[in-house]
This record gives sequence, structure tokens and C-alpha cells, in this order.
Amino acid sequence: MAQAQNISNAHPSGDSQRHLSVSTSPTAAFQSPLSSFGGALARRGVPKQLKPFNTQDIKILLLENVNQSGKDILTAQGYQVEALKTSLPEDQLIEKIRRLTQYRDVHVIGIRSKTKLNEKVLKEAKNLLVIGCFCIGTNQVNLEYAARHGIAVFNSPFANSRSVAELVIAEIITLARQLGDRSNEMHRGAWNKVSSKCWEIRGKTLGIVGYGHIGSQLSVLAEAMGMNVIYYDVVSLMALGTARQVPTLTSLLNQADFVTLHVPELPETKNMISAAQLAEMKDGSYLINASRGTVVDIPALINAMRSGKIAGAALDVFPTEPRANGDYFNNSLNGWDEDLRSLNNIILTPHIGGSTEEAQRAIGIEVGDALVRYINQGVTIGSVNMPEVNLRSLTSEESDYARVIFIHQNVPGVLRRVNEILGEHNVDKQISDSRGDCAYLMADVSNVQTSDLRDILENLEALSSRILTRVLY
Ligand SMILES: NC(=O)C1=CN([C@@H]2O[C@H](COP(=O)(O)OP(=O)(O)OC[C@H]3O[C@@H](n4cnc5c(N)ncnc54)[C@H](O)[C@@H]3O)[C@@H](O)[C@H]2O)C=CC1
Ligand SMILES: O=C(O)C(=O)COP(=O)(O)O
Repeated sequence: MAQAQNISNAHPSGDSQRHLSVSTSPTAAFQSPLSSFGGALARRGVPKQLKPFNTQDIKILLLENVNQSGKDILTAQGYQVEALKTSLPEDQLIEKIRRLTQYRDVHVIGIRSKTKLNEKVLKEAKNLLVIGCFCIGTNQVNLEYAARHGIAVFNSPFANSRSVAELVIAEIITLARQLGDRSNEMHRGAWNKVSSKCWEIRGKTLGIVGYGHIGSQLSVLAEAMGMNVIYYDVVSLMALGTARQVPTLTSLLNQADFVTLHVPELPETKNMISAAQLAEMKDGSYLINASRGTVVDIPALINAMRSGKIAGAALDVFPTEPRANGDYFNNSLNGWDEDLRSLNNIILTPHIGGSTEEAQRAIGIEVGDALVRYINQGVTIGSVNMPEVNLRSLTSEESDYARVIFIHQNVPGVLRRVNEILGEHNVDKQISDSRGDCAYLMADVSNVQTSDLRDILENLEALSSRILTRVLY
């Protein structure tokens, strides 16, 4: 392991035990700078490997069976990676964070949709630099708290959207033909050949609620199978193919034979489909939810299915989901799980919308790369809670340069003070941006010695607006 020097990445906690030690002798190679910078880099030489710390000091906790592709990218950097197959409930996660690091806390946590990184958990992870959500949704993380504490959050915004869209296509036909019920009957030994209330999907209307990455992809697939597509979204969006945006949710519910939900978990989408909305749906129509469990009022759906108003449903997500695989889908989970199980023509799946080899591998690479770029270079492109900031990489010819990162409160006068500090040196390039209350400044300074770096770090740390300071070189 390289000899650590005494300069630290200073964390808002201010606790000296929470600092990263830094080293001038990096031991592992930095990977793949952003491709959009390829031209400039080719002209300017080989990108410099910024390694201000012993990479072995970076401690990463991965939960929820993150794909091997992501683990490989992180371990190739020399980081210490501990990977768990399951999620952990709040108390066990806090305990794990404490135990994992003994004296210094975890720097990176990687999760999927299940693990809740709320304020209570994040407060415990005092040296946390960055969170990787190896999925689309980020509702499980307190993004605002993270930003206020200089913790960047990354996700994979569309690598599993095709997988979800394909699952929904499969469910539309499965519901229309009552395939689940026929298959279950055959498994029990019963031959039940029926055509009553079994339909082709050709010519039927699909109503998509939320026309984002998944909804719009689904729109194209559904039209290719002869469906008419309408959609409702809070923003006005370009229709693909011959799909048509409708002005209200009610209008969509009144017209659609199949309603499928692709909205994020938000206060506005909680119980978005409840008794009143189910009543607006066509008699004998179908409901599909592969978004978040909170979007559908499930007891209301159970009533609507019992009455025959809704002819079938597919649910991939639930308000409470178990933290691991096992015999958990009973009333102790949500209270109504066994009522759901007793209904006809309902497809129940354990949140597998994005669970394909292709999606998981792509997500592992995308989020793994984003974490490495952030840890090693400070680049925030793709962050969901911080301003997106990039700076052309330093090259190997630029040996006495350092990259200064100053995350600070977005208040007047900070840039002047920062530039008074950096102005003592040659600032080669600098960029700054803000998002809400959080601002992110990145500057490359040249002709700097180790003692200069120490001064820069200490002076920036003394500014009252500082959230987190890092010096990379
Ligand atoms: N079942 C699974 O395994 C998976 C579930 N998901 C869930 O699907 C959700 C959607 O994913 P994407 O399409 O990638 O998201 P996206 O962000 O690309 O699209 C969401 C769309 O919903 C719209 N929207 C937001 N609030 C709305 C409201 N109140 N009414 C109508 N429209 C509203 C937005 O304007 C946006 O167009 C994710 O947030 C995630 O929760 C995502 C991936 C896998
Ligand atoms: O990507 C998402 O938001 C999903 O819901 C998929 O979550 P998962 O990675 O399967 O826990």
C-alpha cells in the first residue's frame, strides 16, 4: 500500500477520524474518462490519473446483489468492496456501517430500489462521499439531505427501461388471455378450455400513465402489436408513432382497455389509482403497475376486482417489499397479501421489472463508472442531487497540477472568497454550478507543491459556507 501523507479530504463532519488520507503514489489505474472529451484528450495527451488517496482506503458497501460488472469496476480500482446479496433494514444497516469501518466510516454505499437511505442512516455514515443507486428510482434516498452534506447520488436512468417495457407487453397478453389462471389450473391437473372474456390485444387501447423512458418505449412496442396508445403525463411530451397525449388522467381512464403506470414515487403519485380512479376505468379493463407500490391503493383494487369492474391486474411492486428472497408474501408483509393471492387473473411478481441479465450488467457498468469518475476525478455528470459539473482531465504532462473541489452552500460572496484563496496560485481552469442550496466548484491549479495544497485545503475549510472540500492530484 502506498505511504499515506497527511493531507485530507475534509468532510463536513470535521472529525479528523473521518478524513481520507491522501497519497502521491496511486497504485491502480483510473478508467475511462467521459467519451465526449475524447477529442480534446487525444490532442492534449494521456489523461493524468488523479489519485490523491490510497485507493485501498476507499471503503464501499454494496447491498442488494449489485451485478458483478459493477463490483469488478470498483475492485479494479483497488477499493475495498464488501458486497451483500440482500438489503438491510435500518437498524442492521446502521450497525453494519459502524462495524464495517470500525474507526472510519464507509465512503461509498451502493444500493438498488429496496434499501432506505434516510436521514437517520446517512447521519451515521459520516465519511460518506457518494451513493450509487444501481437502478432507476432514487426515491429510497433522502436526496436533499445528501446534497446538504456533500454526498453525491448517482443512478442509472434508463438501462433497465427496455426490460420493464417488455415485461409489461408480456403482461398485457397474459391478462387478456387469462394465461396465469389457465397455467395454474393445469399445474393443479385441471383442463379448462375457455374463450369467454379472452381477447386479442390488436385494436385495444393502452393507456400509459407517465410517458418517460419506460412509458415511451412501451408505446412503440404496443403500437407494433396493433394497439392504440394514449398517454397522460404532467408535462407535454412528443408522441411517438401515432400515440396521443390526453389532457387528464380521467380522460385516459375513461378510454383505455389497459392502464399501465410508469410514474416515479412522489407525494403526488401516492394512491394515484384509488377507488375513485378505478371507478372511472372501463368495465372489464385491466390495470398494470410496475412503477412503485405506493401508486396504487391495493385494498381499493381488491374491491374493484372482486366486483368484476377490473378484469385483471399485474402488480410487480408493493408498498412493503421483503428485504430478501423467501416465503414473505403473506399478510404480515402488507396486511392484504393473501386477499390478492386469492383473486383470479392477477399476475403477482417480486419486483422483477428491471431484473434481466442485460439490464443488470449495463447498470453495474454505468453506475460503477460514475462512482469511479466521481471518487477519482470529482466529475458529477449524471448526479441526481448535485449540479452536473465536468472539467477536462489533467494530462500526464501536467505533473504539478491539483484539482480542487469545493462543495458549498449556494450563498452570495463564496466565489470571491474561494478565488482569493486559489488566486495565490495559477488557476488553469475552473467551473462552478449550483442546484438549489448546493453549489459545486472545481478548479485545476498549476505549479502547486504539497505545502500549497495543505494551505488551500485549510483555507477553504475555514470558509463558513463549506460543505465538503477535496483536493485531488
Ligand atoms: N418494476 C421495476 O423493476 C422498475 C420500476 N421502475 C419505476 O418506474 C418509474 C418510471 O421510470 P422511467 O420511465 O424511467 O421514469 P422517467 O422519469 O423517465 O418518466 C416518468 C414520467 O412520469 C411523469 N410523471 C411524474 N409525475 C407524474 C404525475 N403525477 N402524473 C403523470 N405523470 C407524471 C414524468 O413527467 C415522466 O415523464 C421509476 O421512477 C421507477 O420507480 C423503474 C425501473 C424498474
Ligand atoms: O430501477 C428501478 O427503479 C427499479 O425499480 C428496479 O429496482 P431493482 O434494481 O430491481 O431493485
